[in-house]
Formats: sequence, C-alpha cells, structure tokens
Amino acid sequence: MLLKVENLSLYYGPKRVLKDVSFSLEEGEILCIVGESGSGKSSILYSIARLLPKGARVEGSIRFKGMNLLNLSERELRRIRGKEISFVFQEPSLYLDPLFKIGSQIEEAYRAHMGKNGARQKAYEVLRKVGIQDVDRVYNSYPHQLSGGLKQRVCIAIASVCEPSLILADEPTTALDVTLQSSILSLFRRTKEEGRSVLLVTHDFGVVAEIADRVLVLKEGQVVEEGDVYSIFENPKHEYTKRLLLSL
Ligand SMILES: Nc1ncnc2c1ncn2[C@@H]1O[C@H](COP(=O)(O)OP(=O)(O)OP(=O)(O)O)[C@@H](O)[C@H]1O
Repeated sequence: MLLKVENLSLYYGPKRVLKDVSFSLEEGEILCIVGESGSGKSSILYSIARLLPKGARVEGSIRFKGMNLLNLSERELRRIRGKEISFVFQEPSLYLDPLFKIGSQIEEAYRAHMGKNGARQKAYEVLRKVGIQDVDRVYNSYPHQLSGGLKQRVCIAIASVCEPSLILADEPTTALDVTLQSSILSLFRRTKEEGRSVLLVTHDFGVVAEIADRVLVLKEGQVVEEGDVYSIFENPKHEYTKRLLLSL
C-alpha cells in the first residue's frame, strides 16, 4: 500500500469541506476522484501535498510509505514534494516560470533533490519520454513559445524527473482541447507502467473511462461510492453516480 487516507476531514473556519474521507492507493495504480464542482476533489490533493491555505484545518491521517504526512514539518515536506510526491496542475502556464527556459526548469526540479550531476541528460530523457519529438527546440524554449499541449507535457516531465512514487494530477486535461486529451492521458498510463501511482481529479467520466483503475465518487465532501472502473460504469450504486454518468 503506497497511500492510505483515513477519516480525512478539512475545515475552512466553520465550513467542513471534506468529511471523513478514506481510501487507499496501491503501487502502480491510477485512482480517479470524480464529483461535481465544489465536491472537494482538489481539496483532497492539496491536503495530501499539504498545500492548503493558512486557516485550513485538517483531521485524520494520510499515510504515505508509512509516514503520516499530516505530522511532518515543513522541512520534511520539502524533501518529499517534487521527489516522492509531485503535482500536475490544470493550467500549465501558471506552473511554469515565464522567465526561464524549459530545459533549465526541468534541471532545476532535478537538482533540487538529486544533485547537480546528470541534470541535463535527465532533462532530455524525460522530454523524450513525454513524447516530445523536437527535444532541442523545446529544451531551449520559453513557456510562451509552446502550445498548451506541449506545456502540459513539459509539466508531466517536470513531475516525473525525480521518479516520484505518486503523482497528484488536478484536472490535467481540462484546459486542453479534446484531441489532445488522450495523448496526455496516455502519459499517465506510461507512468503507471513504470510502477508509479496516480491520483487524478476530474469531473469528466470520459477521462475516468480512459485511464482509471479505480474510482472514488465524491459528493459534498463525502465518498459516496468507490470501486473498480468497470463496476462503477456498469453497476453504479448511488443515484449521484448515475446522474454524473448520465451527464457524460
Ligand atoms: N481557500 C478556501 N477557503 C474557503 N473555502 C474554500 C477554499 N478553497 C476551497 N474552498 C471550498 O471548498 C469546497 C471544495 O472545493 P474544491 O476546490 O476542493 O472542490 P472541487 O471538487 O475540486 O471543485 P472544482 O471541480 O470546481 O475544482 C468548495 O465549497 C470551495 O468553495
């Protein structure tokens, strides 16, 4: 078991955004979290990465490789973020630094945890791995010179450069047009084949159908249904899940 979340609750002031959320994730598994807007999907990812705003209060436990992430200091967290657990966001432009070339951003992510040696070689390697053909050009480009799809590939390259065991992805294809979506999703599948686990948030059952092994259905901060992708599609138990499926 790579990740075990137990009775996770999240409060913003008096408002309870997550209610006793429990689930687990095996190595090499892709779990999709689905639910309507505002159901708390992103909040689960941010709780795991401990990237919550000031004033947020978390209860429960989040065990990752035996450590409770909720008990770690900021220093310990910095050692884990980017190396053991990495993040892919919805909007790659907000994540990439406009002032630095792609190559140096990948190398920076590598050096932060893995030391100076081999950064350049590794940057080229991950760019190739995410399916980029003209690696030299992309390596030497600034973010604004790349299309949205390429930028998201770069973000996945950055997220995997330190070979983390867990990738948290928040609506990673929502900002892209449909034709690009599956090519980006297939990168997560490749990540899985390398033994990494992916926790992917989406409101889109099309995405779920394409890559999930298991699905967690969230409604108003609570898990209403959990199961493997086939049973969720073929035999949804909860009315809410059926409604979400109908909107597909
Ligand atoms: N910083 C914050 N302060 C107060 N409430 C917040 C904050 N961030 C999120 N919330 C609330 O928490 C709830 C869950 O939000 P969250 O973004 O996790 O949902 P989501 O399912 O990911 O939605 P979406 O698909 O729209 O991103 C919402 O009611 C939201 O308004």
